Amino acid sequence: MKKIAILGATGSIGKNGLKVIDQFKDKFEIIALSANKNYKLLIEQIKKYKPKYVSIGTEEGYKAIKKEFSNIEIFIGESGLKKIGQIDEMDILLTAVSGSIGIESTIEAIKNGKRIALANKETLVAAGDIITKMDREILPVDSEHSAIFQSLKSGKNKEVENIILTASGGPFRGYTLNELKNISVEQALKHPNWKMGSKITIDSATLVNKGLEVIEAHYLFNVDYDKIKVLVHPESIVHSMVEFKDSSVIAQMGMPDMKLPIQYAFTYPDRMSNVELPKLNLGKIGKLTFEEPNLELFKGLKLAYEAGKNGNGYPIVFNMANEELVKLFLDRKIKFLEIYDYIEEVLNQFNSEKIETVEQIKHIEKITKEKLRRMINEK
Ligand SMILES: NC(=O)C1=CN([C@@H]2O[C@H](COP(=O)(O)OP(=O)(O)OC[C@H]3O[C@@H](n4cnc5c(N)ncnc54)[C@H](OP(=O)(O)O)[C@@H]3O)[C@@H](O)[C@H]2O)C=CC1
Ligand SMILES: CC(=O)[C@@H](O)[C@H](O)COP(=O)(O)O
Ligand SMILES: [Mn+2]
Repeated sequence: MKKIAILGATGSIGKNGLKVIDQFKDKFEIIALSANKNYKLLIEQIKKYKPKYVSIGTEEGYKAIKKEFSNIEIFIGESGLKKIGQIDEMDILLTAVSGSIGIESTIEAIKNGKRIALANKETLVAAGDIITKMDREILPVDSEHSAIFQSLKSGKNKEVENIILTASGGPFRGYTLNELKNISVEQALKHPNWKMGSKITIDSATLVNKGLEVIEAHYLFNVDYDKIKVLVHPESIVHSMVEFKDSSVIAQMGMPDMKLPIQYAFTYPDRMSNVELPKLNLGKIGKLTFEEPNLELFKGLKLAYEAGKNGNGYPIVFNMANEELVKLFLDRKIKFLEIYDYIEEVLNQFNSEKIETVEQIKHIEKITKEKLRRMINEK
C-alpha cells in the first residue's frame, strides 16, 4: 500500500486525486489531507478516507474538525501545510493547492525523499532555482507536462529538438483587442474544455497559464526556452509533443480528464486500467486543429517567456503579480487586460537577484504585492 498525502484535497485536482484512489483501494491509502476554507467538505473526506493527519486554513475549520475527530493530528495555516510535507509515513505528495503557498511543503517532502505528484505549477515556477538543485522525484500532473514526460521516453534528452506545449487558446481565442477590453469574470470562467479551479481558469483565458507552463517545462525537463514552443490546439486532445533531432514528433493524446495524469503520477512506472477514464475515439472526434498563438494580443505568454529567460527572481515576480491580479480581477477590481499591464509594470521595476533561499522568494513575493498595491492605488 502506498500512502498518499493531498495538499488541496477540496479543490478540482484534489477531488480528482481522491477519485483515482477510489479505484485502487488495494494499492493506495490516504495518510493526510489539507484544505483552506472548505472545512465542511474536508470533514466529509476525513470520514471517508480516515487520514492520520489533516491541515486546515482557518481557525473556524480547525475548531469544527477538532470537535468531530479526536484521533487525528490537526495542523493549521501555512505552517500546517509545511508539516504535511514533513510526514514520514507518506510515500507520495500530490501538490494540488493553488499558488506558490505550496513551496515549503513541497520542498520539505523532496528533502525527505518523497515522490511529488506535482500539479501546483506556481511552486515550481517560483522555486525552480532551488528545487532543481535538490535530489528529487517529481512526476508531473499538469496535463502538458505529463504528456511531455511520457513522450520523452521515446528518445534521449540530448536528442530533443523542441518541446511543443499545446494550449486550448482559452475562451477568447480569436478575439480582437477591442473584444478583450470588457471581458466579464463570468466569460473568463468558461473554459472550453477543462473544469478547473477559478485561478487556473482565468490563467487559461489570459494564456498566463501557458506562460507558467513554459517556465514549469524549463525547470522540469532542463530544456532551454528557445526550444520550448507553444501551439494552440483548441480540442485539447493532443496534450503536448516532443520533437526529436531526426524530425520525429511524439505526442501523447487522451480525452481531457485530469484523472489520467494524476493516476500516472501515482502508478509510474506502471500503467493501470481504470474504468473511470474515458476512452479516446478519434473517429468520433474527427478533426484535430492547430494554430500559432497570438503573443501580441495575449501578452501573458510573451511576458512569461521574458521572465523565464531572465530568471534570477523574475519568474517569482511574474507568478506573484499574476496571483494577486487574478484575485483582483475575480473581485471585479481590475479589468481583464490590466492583468497584463500590471504584470509588465512590476516586472520592469524588478532588479534581478540570484535565488538561493525560500526566504528570498518570500521577500520578493512580499515586495511584489506591496508594489502592486501602490500602483493600483495610485491609478
Ligand atoms: N484543475 C486542473 O485541472 C489543473 C490544475 N493545475 C494546478 O493545480 C493546482 C490546483 O488547481 P485546482 O485544483 O484547479 O485549484 P482549486 O482552486 O480547485 O483548489 C485549490 C485547493 O487549494 C486549497 N487552497 C487554496 N488556497 C490555499 C491556501 N492559501 N492555503 C491552503 N490551501 C489552499 C483550496 O482549499 P479550499 O477549497 O478548502 O479553500 C483547494 O483545496 C494549481 O496550481 C493549478 O495551476 C494544473 C493542471 C490542471
Ligand atoms: C488541464 C491542464 O493541464 C490545464 O493546465 C489546461 O492545460 C488548461 O488549458 P489551457 O491550455 O487553456 O491553458
Ligand atoms: Mn496544463
